[in-house]
Amino acid sequence: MHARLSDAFKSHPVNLQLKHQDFNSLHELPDSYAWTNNDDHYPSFLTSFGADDSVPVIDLSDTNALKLTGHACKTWGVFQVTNHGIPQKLLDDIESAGKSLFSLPVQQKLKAARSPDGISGYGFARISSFFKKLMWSEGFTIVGSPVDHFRQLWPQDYDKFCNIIEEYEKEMKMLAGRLMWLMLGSLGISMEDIKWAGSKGEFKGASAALQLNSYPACPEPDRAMGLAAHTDSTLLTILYQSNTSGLQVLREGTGWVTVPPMPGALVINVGDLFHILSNGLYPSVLHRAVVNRTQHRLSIAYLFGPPASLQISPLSKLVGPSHPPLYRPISWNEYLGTKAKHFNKALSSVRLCAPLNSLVDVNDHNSVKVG
Ligand SMILES: C=C1C[C@]23C[C@@]1(O)CC[C@H]2[C@@]12CCC[C@@](C)(C(=O)O1)[C@H]2[C@@H]3C(=O)O
Ligand SMILES: O=C(O)CCC(=O)C(=O)O
Ligand SMILES: [Fe+2]
Repeated sequence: MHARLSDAFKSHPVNLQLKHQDFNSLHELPDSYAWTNNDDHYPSFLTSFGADDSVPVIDLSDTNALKLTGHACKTWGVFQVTNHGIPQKLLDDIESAGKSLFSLPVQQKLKAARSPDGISGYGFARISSFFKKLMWSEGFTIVGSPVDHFRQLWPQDYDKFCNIIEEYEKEMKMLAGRLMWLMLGSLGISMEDIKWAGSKGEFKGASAALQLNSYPACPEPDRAMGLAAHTDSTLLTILYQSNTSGLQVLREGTGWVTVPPMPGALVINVGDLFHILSNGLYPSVLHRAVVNRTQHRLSIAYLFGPPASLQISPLSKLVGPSHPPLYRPISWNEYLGTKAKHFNKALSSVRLCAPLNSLVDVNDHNSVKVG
C-alpha cells in the first residue's frame, strides 16, 4: 500500500478552533495567549543567559565537513550551514512570498484553512491541541501542489507564488540529499546501505513538507510562546530564519540556547526519524520559537523525510550484540499519526527497550537534566 504523506492525519483529525485572531489588533496579551511555567512542558527558567556554548556552524565547502557534521549531530543534534549553494535571491523570494501570505486579511487566509484531517493549508501549528494556551503564531503547510490554496489566496497572481515554492522545494530537496549523505557518511553508512536512496543516491522518492511560520510582534513577549518546544518528526529539517532571532534549542546541562541568525545561513536539525535510523546515536533536538516586542518574524522550515509508507528502522550496520535495535520499524505516515496522538511521548512509544543507562537518554525529554 502506498499511502501519501497528505493522508497521515486522516485517522487523527484535530479540531483546532480556526477563528484566528488578527494579531495586529491586539495591544495587550489576552489571557488565552499568556503562558505560565505550568503551561509549558519545558519551562523558560531553563533559559541560559550568555552561555559560552554555541550551536556549531559548518562551512559545507570545508574539506572537514563530514567530520564536523558527525560531531555536531552527535553533540547537539543541530547546526548551521554556510556555503550551502541556495541562491540568496531564492531565500529573499520565499521570504517575501511568506510575508505577502501572512499579511492578507484573516478572512482571506481562512479560505485556505487546513482541514481537521488534512496536512496542507493555513492554521495553528498542529501541536497546539496539546496545550491549554494559544501560541503567538500562524502557519501555512504545503505538501504537494499549493495551487488550489494559492488560487484562493491570490486569485490574480497565484502562479508567481507557485513558481517560487516549486523552485524552493527543488533546491531544498537537493540540499537535503547532500546533508543526508554527510550525516549518514559520518556514521560510516554508504549508498549501498540505503536502498531507497536510488541508484544515484538522490533520494528520489523522499517526501517533504514546507512549513511557513509567522510570529507577529508581541506586546508581552516574555509571557507569550511563538511555537512550543517540540522535536520534528523528520529525518532532517532545513530552517531559514532570515535575520530575526527567535529559535532556541534545549541543551542538556545548559538550558535554552538561542540559535543566532547569520546572514544567508540555514539551520539544520536532526529529526525523530534520523534518531531512529541512527539507533539513538544522533539526538533529535528539542526546539521552540520565542517572540519579540518590535519585530515580526518569519521562518521557513523544509521538513524532509523518507517515502511516506517506507518502514524506517535502525540501520543494520549500527545494530549488533552490544547495540540492540532501540526502535521498532515505523513509516513516516504512521509516525506522524503517533505524534498526533502522543506528541512528546511519540518516540518513547516506538522504543523497544529501555536505555542501558536510563538516566542519560538524550531523547527522553521527560527527564531533561539541567546543570
Ligand atoms: C510533516 C509534518 C511535520 C509537522 C507536521 C507536518 O504534517 C507538517 C508541519 C510540521 C510541523 C511544523 C511545526 C512544528 C510541528 C511539530 C507541527 O505541529 O507541524 C511539525 C510537525 C512534526 O515535525 O511533527
Ligand atoms: O520558527 C522557528 O524558528 C522554528 C520553526 C520550527 O521549529 C518548525 O517549523 O518546525
Ligand atoms: Fe520544528
